[in-house]
Amino acid sequence: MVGMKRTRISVQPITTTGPSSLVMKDVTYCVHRRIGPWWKGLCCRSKQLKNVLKNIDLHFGEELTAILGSSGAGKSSLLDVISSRIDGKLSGAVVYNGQPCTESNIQQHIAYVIQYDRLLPNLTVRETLTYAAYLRMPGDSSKEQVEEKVEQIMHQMGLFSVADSKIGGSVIRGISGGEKRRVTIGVQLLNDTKVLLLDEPTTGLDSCTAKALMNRLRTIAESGTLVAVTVHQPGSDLFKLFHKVCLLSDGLLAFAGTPSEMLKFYTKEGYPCPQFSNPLDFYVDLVSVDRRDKTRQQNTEVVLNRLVTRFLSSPEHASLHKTVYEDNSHTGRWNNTSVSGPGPFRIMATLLKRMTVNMFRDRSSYCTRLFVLSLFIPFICVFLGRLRFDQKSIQDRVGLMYQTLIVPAYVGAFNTAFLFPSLRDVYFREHKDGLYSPLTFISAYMMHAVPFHLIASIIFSTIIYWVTGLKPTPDKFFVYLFLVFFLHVIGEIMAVGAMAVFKNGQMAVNSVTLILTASFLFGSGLLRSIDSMSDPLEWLGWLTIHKYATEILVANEFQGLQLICEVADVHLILQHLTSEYS
Ligand SMILES: Nc1ncnc2c1ncn2[C@@H]1O[C@H](COP(=O)(O)OP(=O)(O)OP(=O)(O)O)[C@@H](O)[C@H]1O
Repeated sequence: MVGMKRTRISVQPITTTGPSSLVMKDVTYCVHRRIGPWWKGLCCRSKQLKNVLKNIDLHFGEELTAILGSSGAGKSSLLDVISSRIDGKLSGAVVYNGQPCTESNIQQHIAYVIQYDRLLPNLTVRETLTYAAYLRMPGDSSKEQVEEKVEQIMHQMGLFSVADSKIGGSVIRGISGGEKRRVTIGVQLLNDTKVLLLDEPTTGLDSCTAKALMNRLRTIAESGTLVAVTVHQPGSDLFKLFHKVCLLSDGLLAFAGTPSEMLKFYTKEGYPCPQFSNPLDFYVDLVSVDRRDKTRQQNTEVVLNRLVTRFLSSPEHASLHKTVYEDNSHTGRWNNTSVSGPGPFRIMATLLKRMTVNMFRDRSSYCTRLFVLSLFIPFICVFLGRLRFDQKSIQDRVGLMYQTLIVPAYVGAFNTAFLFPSLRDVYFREHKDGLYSPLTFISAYMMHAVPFHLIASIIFSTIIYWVTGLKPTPDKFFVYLFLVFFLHVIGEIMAVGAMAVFKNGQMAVNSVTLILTASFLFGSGLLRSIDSMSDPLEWLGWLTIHKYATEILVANEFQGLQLICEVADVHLILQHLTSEYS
């Protein structure tokens, strides 16, 4: 299960008898952590093994289960293990309806709502759900079926009043935080999930909105779905909403059962919840390890270990153990009917349409794509004016080539830094859900951007070429236009690649700027003669795009160019040569 590459092509439904259940049997999850300052590098930093989850037995039924614990207790890791999004070592088993969890049944039955809402800011709620439905529902779903499903989800999540409002983001004002959370959950419910995992769904919500959201989740659970939520700081009014609670601390299971069983258990152990205290908060605090100093850590660890041992010998644990290891109520088997996910054409068309609509909704986005390159036109034209045909105009022509080789590529990269991150965030979520591959995403992204590159390149090339007066033949103009377009696209592709490597957009743009500058310096030969460079730099030049782009540009303009050299110019050249070689 570790480090699996997941792309949904087709899934097999499971046939079961009785209500669904998911059990974790003796699950231990370890990760390696690098200790020490980052500058020591990967090889010199010591590796530390951390047991994130330790021998966890748990049972989830068709109910609302809260996974509670302080920060670092292992709550998110527990959901990661269930949904197979782990990068450490796992032992034990996760079993769904009597069958071990595999890639296909995880994707078919388990939906994971991550902590952050990664939605496209310019789409409406209805559009967000519709595009998600096309990516998630079976490939043969008709338009009517998709629309019906979207209506059903909006009804279920109470989103009708904002159906045609924009999602919004940091710049555009959109729907509220609670509504965004509901859209994110709605997206995950589109493929009739049987297991819904939510990581901190109430983070950032006020207590009233958090309670309303939990109420909805409880209703979903009661309609036959396993719902597990991690909660960091549960409000007291949530206590009655949870069917079950699991208390985690330091990777250990400190309690699992109903909320009233939890009160009873800890009261019996000598920790009754004080009057007017929130029991969930109180018990999360009780089992937390306080790491502020060594003494506090030791004292709190003693309390935790004692309570864990007591829980292991309690009737509550005996009942849990029985459910986990003796639950034979399911005879789930994979049947032979396979439900196909959407085909590659449908996925590509949906991604392309979604990106294009998202861009057209935001004037600054498409203006950036269309006109930023054009902003350089007046500078270049005013600076160079009309090119002459004398000796000195060679330098002007070289200057224009410099601008042509540098500007489109840089603008392509900067556009990406501005427009790509929100799309990338959505991609990260959907790729983890196994909806499509990186190649599909990048192809759709480039396909939606290329027409804009072409228009921007045509505007730039046409004005620059004919105003400055480069060689006035159509074939030469088209070569120039092609180069501008090519470099503009290359800048964007490089920035997309850098953003795949560096999560930080600034870092990505900096690295592309550096690479493009190096490519121009070593490859073009416009700022330093290639013959005067050392061999390694010259070889490096062969690897750059700018070497070939410059050669094409130089040949395009200078081949057969007639310049009129005045006598004074010839004198100057002779003078220069005489002083150089005397
Ligand atoms: N892949 C990983 N690499 C390194 N450490 C990890 C990894 N996954 C989890 N951990 C560590 O395991 C511990 C539990 O992490 P986890 O995210 O599950 O905690 P949490 O209870 O969800 O905390 P929070 O409420 O703050 O999100 C943390 O100390 C975390 O640093």
